[in-house]
Amino acid sequence: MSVNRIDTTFASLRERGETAMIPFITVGDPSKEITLELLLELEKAGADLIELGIPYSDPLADGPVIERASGRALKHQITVEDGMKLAKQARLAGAQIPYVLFTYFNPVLQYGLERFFEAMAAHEVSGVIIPDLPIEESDPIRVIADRHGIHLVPLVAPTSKERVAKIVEQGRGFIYCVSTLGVTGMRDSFDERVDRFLDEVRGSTALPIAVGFGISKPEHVERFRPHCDGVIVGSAIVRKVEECIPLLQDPSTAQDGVLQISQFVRQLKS
Ligand SMILES: O=P(O)(O)OC[C@@H](O)[C@@H](O)c1c[nH]c2ccccc12
Repeated sequence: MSVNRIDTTFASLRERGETAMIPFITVGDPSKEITLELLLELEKAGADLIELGIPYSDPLADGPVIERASGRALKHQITVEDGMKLAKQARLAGAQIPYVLFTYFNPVLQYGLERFFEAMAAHEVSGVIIPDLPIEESDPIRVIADRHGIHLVPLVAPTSKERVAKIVEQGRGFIYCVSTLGVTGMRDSFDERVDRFLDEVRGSTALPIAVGFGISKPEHVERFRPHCDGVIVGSAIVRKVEECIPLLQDPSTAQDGVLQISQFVRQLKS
């Protein structure tokens, strides 16, 4: 089986002493065409890995910004398969960075477990994050994912406590550390308890760790850099997309909109 792009990406970042910039975008927000453009432009702007969020009508932890994006995307009835197809299209257009699909468990189950991971491999999507899949129930899914060379990336939160060791031990690709409790979205500040949590997780695994939830500015990235191998930025980017919708919806200005969003990612990366 070929090597997974997530592993090679983090390995070369580590060699260069860089922190991974991981944008999250909602597939189909505001259209599939724009998602494809964003995949290509965010990579040029310095994204090291992209999380492709599949819109879902009944999400657990999504804050208002991501919820509105899901609402816009669901008008196009976006499915897990659409996410994979866009990833493949970007790949055929020259994209090199890994993609991680972000989806709740039900759409995966509906699609069929074996069929899902087979399709993920065929579309060259490197990993999946399933926030409502508890570690205690994840073994059978991980067995299938492993067989297809797909990483099932786990989430850990400051409340995971004694479960952290078990979660980390079963981790693949990287560990997604949730910075603070509550829903996704922009936060102004973080207290140093987050750092202790990150250092603990980092000390317990050889896998890279990435931190997400509330990161929205270059200062935040700078702040977390010593404590992690990657930062995930969702709501702040999705909000930029939202602000740019008037531009994105007019074919004569769509490219300007895409560039504004990628410019924001460039600032976060540098
Ligand atoms: O939006 P934020 O605060 O930048 O956080 C990333 C987050 O949006 C993304 O990873 C995500 C979207 N929906 C989720 C549900 C659970 C955990 C994580 C997520």
